[in-house]
Amino acid sequence: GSMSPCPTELPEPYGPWMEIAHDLPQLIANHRLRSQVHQMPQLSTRHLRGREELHLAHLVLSFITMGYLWQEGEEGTVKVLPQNLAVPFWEVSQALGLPPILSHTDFVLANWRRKNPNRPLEIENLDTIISLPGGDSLRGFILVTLLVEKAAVPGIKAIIQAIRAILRLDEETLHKALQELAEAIGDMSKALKRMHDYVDPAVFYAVIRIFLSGWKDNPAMPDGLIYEGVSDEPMAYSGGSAAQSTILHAFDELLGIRHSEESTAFLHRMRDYMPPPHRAFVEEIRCAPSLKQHVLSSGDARLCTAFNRCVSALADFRSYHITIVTKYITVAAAKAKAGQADPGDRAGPSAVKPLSALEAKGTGGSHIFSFLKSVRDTTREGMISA
Ligand code: HEM
Repeated sequence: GSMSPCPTELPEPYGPWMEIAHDLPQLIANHRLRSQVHQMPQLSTRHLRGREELHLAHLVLSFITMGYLWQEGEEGTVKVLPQNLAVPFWEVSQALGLPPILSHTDFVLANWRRKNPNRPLEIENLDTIISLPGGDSLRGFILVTLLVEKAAVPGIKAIIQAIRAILRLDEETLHKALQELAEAIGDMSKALKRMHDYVDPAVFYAVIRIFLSGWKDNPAMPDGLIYEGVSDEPMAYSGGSAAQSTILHAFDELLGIRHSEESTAFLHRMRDYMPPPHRAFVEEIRCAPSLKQHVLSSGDARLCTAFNRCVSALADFRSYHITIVTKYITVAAAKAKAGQADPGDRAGPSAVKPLSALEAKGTGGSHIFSFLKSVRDTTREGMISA
């Protein structure tokens, strides 16, 4: 159920949260979000029922938190998240087994609705539930990522089919499952291409990116964040990223891809930002009998070809992702420096300046590309040689 439609409003007692959450871009642009949060009553989380309402509450509180922290840009951060926000956010996070920060689950998986419930899951019929500055580009970034997840769904089903087929020594079903997996990964690359149509690189770089930043290894918040009323010690959490999506973790485990020690350390840390059932799913695939061993020892050329098609499609997806990251971060950064980009025109009023400190150490740095390329290359090395 990683993509089930969820309620889009919380029960009545949470009106004060919803009112702020629905007005975030405006409140941030006017520099009024922090004062609004300070006036918010401290609400108990006991009226939240079931995982769906908890996920919606996590989504709402995580967006308010990111807006609160980054309202004044990277140079105007705060050290303390006020109690009336920190305590309920902490409680909801504990209940869900999620970290108290915006994650991929909040940003994408729990943050969509159909405009017309009778019409299909296509981008024209989709909208976000909660927003941040960045206007149409922000909406496009979230919804295109959702479409990549949607394209992956037949691949996730194929994983389950494949593991069952291995256990039953059913080579016919296994072959079919691998073909479906390769096709799903190809469809994910096609979905990823739509980023170009819906997301302006200048807006992504100068406006959207900062609101996804976390407070771990971030020079803009070197000490982390104190969750007032929870602990006197600051805590450090990474920001939101599709590296936290279950999809590629699941594919890597099924296909037996082995990344470098350093890349694996980062990717495994990202699993702590998944909902526990997703984390458990990845772990189950890891513990299942090895697909690669099975294909190798079967000596079946058709299975080998189908297996390699999956690995190759996954490496291609990662290559295309690097192209996207280059456009949306490296090229956008160069243009911003050269003063060619004017995101203000496209995104509406924005409080946020380009990210100098984060650029040096965070998501803009060259180590990002050595990481992404290493992960892509170790993927391709997972092919079975003839
Ligand atoms: C404008 C669009 C995008 C940008 C700028 C972008 C940027 C990045 C960056 C900088 C990283 C490095 C790790 C980190 O900082 O967290 C990363 C990792 C990753 N991204 Fe994206 N990303 C984009 C879209 C997507 C989409 C739509 C997906 C698929 C759902 C995706 C999947 C991943 C994955 C799986 C990783 C981990 C590395 C890997 O397994 O290959 N990204 N991305």
